[in-house]
Amino acid sequence: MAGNDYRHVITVADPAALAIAAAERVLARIAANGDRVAICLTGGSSPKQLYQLLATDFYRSRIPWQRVHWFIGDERFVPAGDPLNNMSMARAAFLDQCAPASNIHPIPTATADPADPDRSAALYEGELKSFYGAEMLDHGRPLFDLVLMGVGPDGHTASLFPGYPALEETTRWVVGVPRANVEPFVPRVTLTLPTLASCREMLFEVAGAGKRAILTRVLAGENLPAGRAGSAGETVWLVDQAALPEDFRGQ
Ligand SMILES: O=C1O[C@H](COP(=O)(O)O)[C@@H](O)[C@H](O)[C@H]1O
Repeated sequence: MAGNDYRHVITVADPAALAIAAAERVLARIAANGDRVAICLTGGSSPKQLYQLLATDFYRSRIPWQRVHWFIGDERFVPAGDPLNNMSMARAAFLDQCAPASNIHPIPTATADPADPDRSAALYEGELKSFYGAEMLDHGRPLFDLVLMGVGPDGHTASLFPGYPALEETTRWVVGVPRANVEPFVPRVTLTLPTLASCREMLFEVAGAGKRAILTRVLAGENLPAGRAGSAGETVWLVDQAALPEDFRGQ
């Protein structure tokens, strides 16, 4: 298949177990880097349980919040605070209770021209480059320790939609995306495949029977954005029983 490795599909019982497994991987990635840690979050419904878990005393007390920085892999082009805003969901679920404000790195959507996701993309690219300390990504020194990802019903991941030019971008780190053709039908800003790949681990979370059809296609190697996304390091698919394709049952 294009970007991912079948052998890294990890099966768990249900969404609760998936959130615990993901939280343990977050902790492991933080522990593996004794210095400044960069985690790229995802939006949508899939990571919400994980985010809420990270705010519980059990996990909250195990995270060295001062040295962990939180980014977002894509944003719906709506103002901060809008229920559709990805980073606002993560903030409400755990970041605002746990992380120093200066360690939270949202994609700015309230720019001078609110109808211009390209401007937001350029600003966020500048912020990523400043955090990374270089204009060029170096494979030996990943931008992120961990990138969280989800899969949409059409096989999109982050805001990389099938057939959209953003999917083919190889130079820019972040790009604006015109109105999405799946819900919510708003423009987006997204990190590009090479930027997302610059990580020690990319972790997909996929749960529920509603995801089984698209996951079957992605893991069968169909040319879909989620199948093209992968880490320069490790790529892991955390999948619950309901979402697990037939071919993977009993393995
Ligand atoms: O719109 C988006 O959708 C994908 C998948 O979301 P989910 O609700 O099916 O988990 C998400 O990964 C992305 O961040 C978001 O902007």
